[in-house]
Order: sequence, then structure tokens, then C-alpha cells
Amino acid sequence: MSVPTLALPYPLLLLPSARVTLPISQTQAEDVLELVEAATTQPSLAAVPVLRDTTTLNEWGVNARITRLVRPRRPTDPHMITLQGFTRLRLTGDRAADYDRLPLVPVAYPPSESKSLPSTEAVNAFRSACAALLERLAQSGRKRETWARLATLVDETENARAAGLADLVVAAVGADYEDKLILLSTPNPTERLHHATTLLTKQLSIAEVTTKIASAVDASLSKQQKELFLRQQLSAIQAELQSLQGLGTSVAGAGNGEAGSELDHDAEGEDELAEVKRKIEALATGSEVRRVAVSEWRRLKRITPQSAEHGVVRTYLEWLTSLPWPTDTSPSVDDTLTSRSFLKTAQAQLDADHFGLDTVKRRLIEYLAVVRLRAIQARATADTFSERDPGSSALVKIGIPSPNALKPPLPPKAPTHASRVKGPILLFVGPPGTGKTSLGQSIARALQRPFQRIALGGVRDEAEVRGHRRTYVASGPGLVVQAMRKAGRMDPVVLLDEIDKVGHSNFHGDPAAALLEVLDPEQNHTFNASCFTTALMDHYINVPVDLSQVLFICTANTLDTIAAPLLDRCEVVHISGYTYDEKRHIARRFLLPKQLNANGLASEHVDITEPALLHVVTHYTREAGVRGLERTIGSIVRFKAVEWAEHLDETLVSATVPTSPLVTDHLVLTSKHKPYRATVEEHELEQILGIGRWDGDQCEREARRGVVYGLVVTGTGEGEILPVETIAVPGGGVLKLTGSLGAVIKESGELALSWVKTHAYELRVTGSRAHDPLRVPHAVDVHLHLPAGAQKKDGPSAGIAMVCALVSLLTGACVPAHVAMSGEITLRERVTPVGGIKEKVLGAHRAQITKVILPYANRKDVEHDVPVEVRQSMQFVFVRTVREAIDAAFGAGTLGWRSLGVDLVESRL
Ligand SMILES: Nc1ncnc2c1ncn2[C@@H]1O[C@H](COP(=O)(O)OP(=O)(O)OP(=O)(O)O)[C@@H](O)[C@H]1O
Repeated sequence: MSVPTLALPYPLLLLPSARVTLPISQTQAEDVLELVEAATTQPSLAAVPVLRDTTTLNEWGVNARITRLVRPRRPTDPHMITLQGFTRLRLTGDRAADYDRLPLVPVAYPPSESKSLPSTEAVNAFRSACAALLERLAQSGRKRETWARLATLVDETENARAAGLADLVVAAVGADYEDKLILLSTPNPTERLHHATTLLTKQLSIAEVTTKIASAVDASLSKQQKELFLRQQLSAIQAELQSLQGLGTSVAGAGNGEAGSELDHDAEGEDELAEVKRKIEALATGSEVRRVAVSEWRRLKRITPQSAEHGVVRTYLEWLTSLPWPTDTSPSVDDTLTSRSFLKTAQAQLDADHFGLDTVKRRLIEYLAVVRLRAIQARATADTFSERDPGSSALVKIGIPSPNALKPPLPPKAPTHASRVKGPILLFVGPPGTGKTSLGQSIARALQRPFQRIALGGVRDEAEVRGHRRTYVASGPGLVVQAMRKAGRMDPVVLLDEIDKVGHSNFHGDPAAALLEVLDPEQNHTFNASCFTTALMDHYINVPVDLSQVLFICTANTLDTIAAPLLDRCEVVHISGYTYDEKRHIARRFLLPKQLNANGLASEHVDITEPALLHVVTHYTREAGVRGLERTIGSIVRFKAVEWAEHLDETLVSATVPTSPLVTDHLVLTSKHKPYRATVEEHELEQILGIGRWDGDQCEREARRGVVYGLVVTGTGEGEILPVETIAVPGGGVLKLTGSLGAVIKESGELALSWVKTHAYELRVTGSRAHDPLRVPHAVDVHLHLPAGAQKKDGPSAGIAMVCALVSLLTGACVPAHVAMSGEITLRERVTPVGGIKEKVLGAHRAQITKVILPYANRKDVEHDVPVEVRQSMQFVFVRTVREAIDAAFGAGTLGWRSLGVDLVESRL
């Protein structure tokens, strides 16, 4: 029989029980329509695939029912036909493909499948291949339900229809064209099942391999790729948000023409890299830093931008390139230093910034003179070189022979030893607020160099000074390198503030030792002799950083806690406290204008009278420095600022016309309100500042039995008076010492008691030389206490004060409260010299002591160090022996000494 045949163009193929939709030509559509019209049941045709690369139809095709024919919307478009495969058929006639019509082709149908049953093995093999494949497909997650239903169908279909099922399954899971063609051309059920089984097994391994690849890809989608993916999403979200905000700001900012913030765009990241590159290119050719920078740059380029390592290398490069390095065009010697007027300008600068401190300023000028001479020397050396080789570049100026054009460029060398523009390292020592830090700033201003302050207080970790190695997470360079970066020049003035507070050797290393490396002017050239004369090897930067041109200045409150090797490298300049007079001048000339400026007032708005200022200095502050004074003056100025503001408000409300601050004077005069008074008088201070902290201090300090005032220098370098208190308590002749005393001061106590016991008879404390004053007439213990028990005290200088206190306790005579003393005693009754005289005397002066007893050997210290006005306002008694000290303290004739042969005392001792 012949049936109308539709040629299915390659790669279309219809299996029985499958469905296909394909375009057909207009003429074919007309034939289909005819078929439909002529049919009494559902119309069908033969759907036969055309063999690849031919116009020949396959021998086997499918009898297919026409389920749908769709007319095109536009005449140029083809009709679409949908066919449902039904049974196999074989073409028995001409097999030339015709794409224009549905020719009638003779066909034969194979015998019904039910008539030749497939073998059970073939069916079983097919079923298990089916089950495995469908399960795998279900696992992949897509069309899970379809695969599950198909699997059920495979399970439930009887063996006789298994071959039909093979068509269905293969059509559903898909297969190569060639495989499907073979399946179509295999009418025998068993063979078809075999073929289907092979085909399904092949599909299964493909599915497995696909899953494996997918999971392998997933595993190789490492953290970085995920990060990339997330970042891309993030930037997409940011871009979206930006565009939304852009809409908002373009409306809001339309009026004021705002251009948006520099933080808005991420393109800066690229610019920064370009900047880093530019800086690397600017580094001196052949230098070590350039070599390191170039290799790191290459490394950076090899790493994906999303990796953590990229960030690390990039940060390192940013640090490295932001430091001031010598470049091919580095200037030679500082012109400021070599200028003739340099020293005069420097002196003027120091005078303008600080009152008094004459000795310190003189020392500083000497220091700057040395620095200047070295600079001149350096220039002379550089000029010699450039004369020898006039055609040379700027490199030559710093002492490098001109590189021969034919040779590769030489690495730049540092200035020669003679040309180092570096002086000794200064160490300012003194109490807080005495201007140590601001002197450092003044020097920087005088030198016209950047100033950087490194606060060393509390630095416990060596790495804070020298940086962390790059292997540490969040590592970074040390404080010195950070300061160099901030300064942006190779020759800043760097102030190492509070080196006495730097921690010593601990399990984090020794920061003090790390400082040694920074400060040592000679030692560090060993790091890289070819490059720098003085260099710091920072752990993070890992390239020697040239410090040869940096001026280091250190400050400290006390020398006691500074490590000896560190101290050894510094030239100590002592800055003691100020006298009342100096403080008054500093307050008037510096602190008041500074506070007025800070609080928005002018000099005509506040005028503190001289007596008022003196009262502030004596009753409200009593430190060695001027920081407390500055704060107190700040309080006065703020008080006046409030008054002035209120006054302005009142007058402005009442005035009709002007509001400009320029006419405030006029308003002051014409206002009906209480006029504003710029003057601050002594009697107003209590209202402004409250009761003075030191008011009534003298009353408290009345003369008492067993109490004598000693003189001490505190841990912050400040001089103070310190009472030595003693009482007798019932006991058995024991001396008890309290007040956080160190071993030396305790020994002084023992010495003092021994002295008093030895001289008790002479002092008429006991009736016989053989008696112990602590046992006869009453058995007592002596308790000696130095108040402010929380503060540690040590040193031998309280010796004479302790003797006097014990004498006072045992004799009942009192030392007047305006007397203070300091001096070490020996067993031979000598009073030996002590340190810190200037601080102690100034402290005594501040505490309104009028008579000071000091060792004779300290006479020169008083004459040299203590300002004249202080010397003139106090009485100094210089003593050689304990007896002289006691007489000076109690007043000659107060104690009724028994007269004895003097040599007896010594021989008895
Ligand atoms: N002789 C002076 N003339 C003018 N101003 C001074 C003088 N001495 C100190 N000052 C001012 O006192 C303030 C405190 O000084 P500075 O900070 O330099 O003290 P310091 O000695 O470094 O204290 P610290 O030891 O606590 O660091 C500064 O404002 C400074 O200008």
C-alpha cells in the first residue's frame, strides 16, 4: 500500500510513541489539509527521516498521526505541523526525498510486536539500564518528576510491550541521531531492546561523567572564584544602587552643582595602582628598593586581583612607594641650613615660641650650628665632585661619580661620611609641660623641615618600633617608618616623645633595643654599607630605610628608667620647672593669647591683672610646667567668653540697627545693659575658678613635733616638698618605716636613728650616754612615715630631714614650717651632696618655703642653676655636718646641747 510521505529534514527523526513539531512548506501544508479533509478517522502520514548529507529517505520510518497544523501569521512564514509517532513502517518504493509535496510512497508494515516476544534477558537488561539512567537523571534535579513517572512506567509495563517502551524511553532521554536511526531501523523487539540497552548505558556514562565534571568544577570553584562571583554580584548591586542614588542626587544636587564624593567611584583603585607604578618608575635606578619594588610589582601582576595575597602585596607596594626614597633627582644639601642667616633665624624662632629657657636655647643653637657646619661640609664635598665631572647629573652632587654612558647605571650611593647632615641626638629631660615637645616643633620650624612626633609611652612591643614581618596577618611597618611616610621627606625632625616610658625587654622583644638601632649614628651602616650610612631595617618594609638625614630629638621626664645604652647615645639637656615669675611671663605672652585665639576672643576682651595672674600661678597651679596654668587660663578665658557672648546677645536684641561684630565697641558704650568688663581682678578669681587648690596650704603646714619637710624630685621630674612624719608608740625600741620606701631610703632611716641614739645624751634626751632613748625613760617604738604612701620613694637625700624629725620627736622642739631640707648623711656625721637641686629649690619656692637647708657641696648648683629672683627670695643654709643642719633647722640655741669633746663622737663611732 502507498501512503503520503513527509520527508523529515536532517537532523529531525520521529520514533514511535514520540512527538515532533516541524515547519512544512505551503504546498505540503495544502496536501496535509487535503488529507485532513478526506480522512474519516484521525489523518496520518509516513514520517521518514532524510539521511544525513543526502536527499534519500531512510528505509524505515514511522506511521504518524497528524495532531495539529498551524497556519502562519505572516504569509512568508511556514506552516507548523505536529506529528505523533505510532508504528514503524518500511519504504518499499522510491526513496527520493521531496520537500515540496507529500508523495505517495509504497510501504510495508512489520509484523505486530506482540507476535514476536523479546527475550527476557534483553528485557531485564533494558529495565535495569533504564532504572539506573532514570535514577541518575532524577538525581541531577531537573525534570525529576518526569523521570520518576517514566521509571514507574518501565517497572509496570509488561514484557511483551517492552520494545515499544524502548522507543519511548530513548525518545525521552535523547540520544545521538545515528543511534536513534538504528533504533528506528530495528523492528526486531529483542534486537531493539539490546540496542536501546547499549544506548541507555552510554547515556548513563555520559550523565555520570557530566555529574563528575560538574562536581569537579564545583570543587575547583575555589574560594577565590566564589569571591569573584560574590564581588561581581556586589558590584552589580552597587552599580544599581548608585544609579538609583544618582537619580536622587541628580534631582537634589541639580541646584548646587555637586559633583559627588571621591569615594563614590571604584575606578580610583586603578588610579592608585597607576600611581604606585609611577612611583616605582621614579625610584633611583639600580637601588635595592627599586629592585624589590619591581619584583613585587611583577608578582602583583601575576596574582588574581581577587586573592587575599593580592591585597597583601598591593598594600606592601603602597607602603614601599609612599616612603621618601632617594630618587635619581634627589636634591643634594638643604639650602636652609647653609644660608648665612640660618642661626639668627633659628634663634628668633626659638625666642618667638618660648619664654626663658636661655641655657636650653643656647644649647640648641650650638646644636644647630653643628648641623649647619656639617651641611656646609657636605656641600663642599658635593661641589668638589661636580667640578671634577661638570657634565654629571644631580646624583653627582651627593657624592657619586658620574656613571659612564657605556656601562650600566650604578646604584646611587649615599653621602659620604663627611657629608652626613646629622648632629648628635638631643634628649630633653624635664617635668611635664615644660615645653620639651614644643621645643622640638620650634627646631623643625627653624630648619623648615616637617615635624613628626612618635609617642613611645606604653610601647611594649619591639614590632611597634620595627614593624611586623609580612608573614603576620594585618602586619604593617613600625612607628619610625610611619613617621617617615607622614613626613614625606627624607630629612624630617622626628621627636621620640617619652622614651623613658618605653617598655623594656619582655616576651614581645625589647623595644628599647629596637630604638637603639634607630638612634645609633654609627652602627647601622652595617646593614647595607653600599647604600646608606644610617639605615633602619624595618621588618615589614624589609629594605634598609635611610635615616641619615633625620634629626632625632628625644624627650623624657626622668633619666632613671631609660636604658643605659640608649642614654649613652643621647646628649641630655635638662629642662627644670619654671619659677613663678617665668610662669607669669609665659602666661601673659604665650598662654593667654593662645587661649584667646582658641576661644574666639581678641586681646581687648580679656585682661588679667598682674596680681590676679600671680594669684593664679601661686594658688591654683603648682606644677613645674605650665600645662595646668594653661588650663586654668583657658577656664578664665572661657568664663569671659560666655559673659561676652551674653552681653552681645543682650545688646544686639536691644539695638535696632547694627549687628556686625565690627561695631560691638559702639554697642558696649551705648548699651543700657550692664557693661562688659574685660579686666579680671584677683578678687574675681574665686568666682571664676572656685577656691584655689593651694589656698591655706601654709596653715596646714604648721610646725609640729616630729614633722620636718624634706625635698624630693618626683617620678615626673618635678620638685616637691615632702613631710617626714614621726611618732613614738609604746613598744620596745624598734624603728618602723612606712610609705612605699625603697631599700636606700630605709637605710637612711636606720642611719638617722643611729645618729640620734648616739647623740641622745648631748641633746638631753637621756640622762646617761649608756641609755637608749627608745627604752629610757619609756620603752617606745618610733614610726617614721613619708606620706603619699602609694608613691614609691627611694634615695638617700632625706637623711638630714629624718634626723631632724627624730630629734624633734625626742626633744619636743619643732622645726618651723617654712623650712625644708635635703641632704645625705654618713655615719661620720657628714652631710654629702644630693642631686636635683634646681628642681627641689623651685619646688620649695612654689610651696612658699623661705629657708632651704642643703649640703655645702651643692652650693655651686644653687648659684648656677637657680634663677636669681628665686635665690633672692629664699634663705639658703649650706651645711657640712649633721649638727650644723640641726642648728639651721631648729635655730641656733633652740636645742640645749650638752657640751662634749667632739673627737669623742668619732672615736666612739
Ligand atoms: N617656655 C615656654 N614658653 C612658652 N610656652 C611654653 C613654654 N614652656 C611650655 N610652654 C607651653 O606649654 C605647653 C606644654 O608644653 P609641651 O607639650 O611642650 O610640654 P612637654 O614638656 O613636652 O610635656 P610632656 O613631658 O608632658 O610631654 C605648650 O603649649 C607649650 O607651648
